[in-house]
Amino acid sequence: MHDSSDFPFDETLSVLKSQLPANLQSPRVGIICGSGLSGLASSLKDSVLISYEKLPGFVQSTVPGHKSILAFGLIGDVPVVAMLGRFHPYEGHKLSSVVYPVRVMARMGVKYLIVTNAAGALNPNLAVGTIVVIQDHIALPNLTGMNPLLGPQISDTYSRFIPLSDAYSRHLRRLLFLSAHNLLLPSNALAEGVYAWVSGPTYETAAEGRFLRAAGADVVGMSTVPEVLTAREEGMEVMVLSLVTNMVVIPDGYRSVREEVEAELAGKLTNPVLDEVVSHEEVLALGKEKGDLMKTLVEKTIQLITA
Ligand SMILES: O=P(O)(O)O[C@@H]1C[C@H](O)[C@@H](CO)O1
Ligand code: HPA
Repeated sequence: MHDSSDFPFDETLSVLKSQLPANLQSPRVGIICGSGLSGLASSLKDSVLISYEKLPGFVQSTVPGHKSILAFGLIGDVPVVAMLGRFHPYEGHKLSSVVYPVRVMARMGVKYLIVTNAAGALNPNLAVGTIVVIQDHIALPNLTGMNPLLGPQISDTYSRFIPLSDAYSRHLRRLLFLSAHNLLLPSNALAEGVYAWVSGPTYETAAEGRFLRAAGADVVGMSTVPEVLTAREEGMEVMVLSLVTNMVVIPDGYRSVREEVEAELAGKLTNPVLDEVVSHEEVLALGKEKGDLMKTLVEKTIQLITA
């Protein structure tokens, strides 16, 4: 649970003010780059990069594929701020630290937050490489008491109870699909779905994958929901894009090891079991492959927001 010392807003904002030119001091759009997706901010115009080390209240990202840099710049004429590297609770960071950058963005004037992540597909109809536009989430950690909004409210202007039925902005999702149409993307490049948040750092067992699928989730990942809840408390409109980097292995049943051994002892041949395992390297490789597409979509959508 947080207390006010977790949020040194005045100090952070004063460092940012001292480093940024006037045209970048009030970004309208915030972007959070998921694993391997920091290239999203590679074509910002007039960019200014500030290392998290210099920012009071910011921790460091320790995960490969996440830098620890806040990037400011223009997309078209729109001033944006992008987190090149996010924080996850599994790194040992407090939830208040995980969401602190979102609170700073809000205090700089950000109205729209675009959150990206790498995720495993639970829905067998989703192919690796698909970008899933998130329409809802299932957050087992929230339901069991791991929620970044637990604790004293940090502003009198916030509602104590935040509805989440409208957490994922229909307006932004419409702009995203319009951008995809304008870019002539094939319809299977994008899908819509539900994100399941798990704490990680372990990937799911097959049984956990089946459980989350049965509960209605299409993809699963280890981030994003804390930032979304905070952005909603701060009054931002939010869109989330998940890049499917791997299929979560959820076979319907297990092949019995006992039967396999008994068959072998009886001299019968059995087919070898092919154990598929996911790795973070695979996740990062997909980010590299699809990062440009994600970047183009995000850029086009941002230009439509303020058109
Ligand atoms: O920060 P994101 O959600 O993009 O990173 C995903 C989830 C884990 O941090 C990591 C697992 O490979 O990638
Ligand atoms: N599970 C959880 N998080 C992930 C996965 C996954 O399969 N892939 C990328 N992030």
